[in-house]
Amino acid sequence: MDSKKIQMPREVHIGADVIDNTGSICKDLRFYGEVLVVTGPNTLKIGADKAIESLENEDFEVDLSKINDATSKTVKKIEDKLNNTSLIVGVGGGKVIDVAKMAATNAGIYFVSVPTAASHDGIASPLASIKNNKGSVSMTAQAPIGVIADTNIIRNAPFRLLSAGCADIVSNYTAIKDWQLANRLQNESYSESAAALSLMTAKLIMKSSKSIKKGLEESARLVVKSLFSSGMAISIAGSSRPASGSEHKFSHALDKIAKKPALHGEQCGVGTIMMMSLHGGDWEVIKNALHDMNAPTNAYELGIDPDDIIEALIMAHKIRPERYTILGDRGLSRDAAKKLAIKTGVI
Ligand SMILES: NC(=O)C1=CN([C@@H]2O[C@H](COP(=O)(O)OP(=O)(O)OC[C@H]3O[C@@H](n4cnc5c(N)ncnc54)[C@H](O)[C@@H]3O)[C@@H](O)[C@H]2O)C=CC1
Ligand SMILES: O=C(CO)COP(=O)(O)O
Ligand SMILES: [Zn+2]
Repeated sequence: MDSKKIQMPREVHIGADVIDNTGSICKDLRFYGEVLVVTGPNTLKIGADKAIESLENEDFEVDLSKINDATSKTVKKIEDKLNNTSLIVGVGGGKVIDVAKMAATNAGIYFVSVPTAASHDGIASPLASIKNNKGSVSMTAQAPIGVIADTNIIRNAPFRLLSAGCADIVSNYTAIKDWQLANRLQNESYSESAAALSLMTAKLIMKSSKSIKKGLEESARLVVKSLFSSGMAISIAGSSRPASGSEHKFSHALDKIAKKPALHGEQCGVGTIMMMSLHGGDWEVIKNALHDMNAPTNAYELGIDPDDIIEALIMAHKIRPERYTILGDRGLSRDAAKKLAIKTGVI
């Protein structure tokens, strides 16, 4: 059996106001000297300012970069800023975390993940979804050496972000079904442990769908821990297989087609409803749980044109074609796509 590398963060700090300990946490991780903080325009005041103050209080020399997208060009811009930098700290949503993660990986230095929203399961994963001319599926990167998840910041983020994170975890159901199908039909290697962790995480969120509420510390904590576990399943599998199947292909296709895509997790949630139906599973359970979490369940709630839903369903199998899913090699015909979207109430 060939050897396998499973990369996990060394420290994970979850709690109210932990962002104020960013400096001491980085010091305890044996870092010193120059640190680059990467954030977005919205998250500078929400979290990066506090992280910078904490780092400076521990005598770190801090530089700051604000980014607006997660393209390979932006990653390169961050890399070009690094000289004696020993550490990158990413403070923001999924795009910020991915750019900081990828830039640190390319530069061969460490990265600390400081999510300001529980909106995706890339918080602790060893992957980064960087947009290039081929699209924006995840690429291998380095898992963060540390994660600092401030539940005060996360619980006060727009609830839409928290429910998007829940939907991204619910998508594990069809991701695992696709993985099992690929294992049966193509003998693709399959990790029982990664799949069990991924499914356990999704079941936990489904079970709590009615109790996850805006502003609640315990809701923020539950979703952060679930996103972390989903990222660990990705680490154990060595790919996003446990968390990304046909429903993610649909979401990535929507990112290419829609004039104004919805949040990643929201699109994946709606994709899960339809792909669960294709798998012959109980798609209504998925739909009702997403509804309970205030996550979108149809095109209207996504703010996406119904025609774009159909086009994305028809295109989906072409996204990462080497990853076999229920969509098969030929994907859905236009009629089948329409029938599926109408049957599940997505259009
Ligand atoms: N690397 C990985 O394993 C994974 C990566 N992803 C990637 O993550 C991205 C999706 O992440 P999202 O966070 O949904 O999108 P995003 O990074 O675009 O953030 C969404 C919006 O929320 C704002 N925001 C963040 N925290 C906030 C707060 N506390 N208060 C107010 N606004 C706040 C951001 O400024 C942004 O405007 C996609 O690019 C997706 O491909 C998703 C899953 C896994
Ligand atoms: O979004 C992800 C897991 O939730 C990563 O998936 P991709 O590998 O399809 O980008
Ligand atoms: Zn995802």
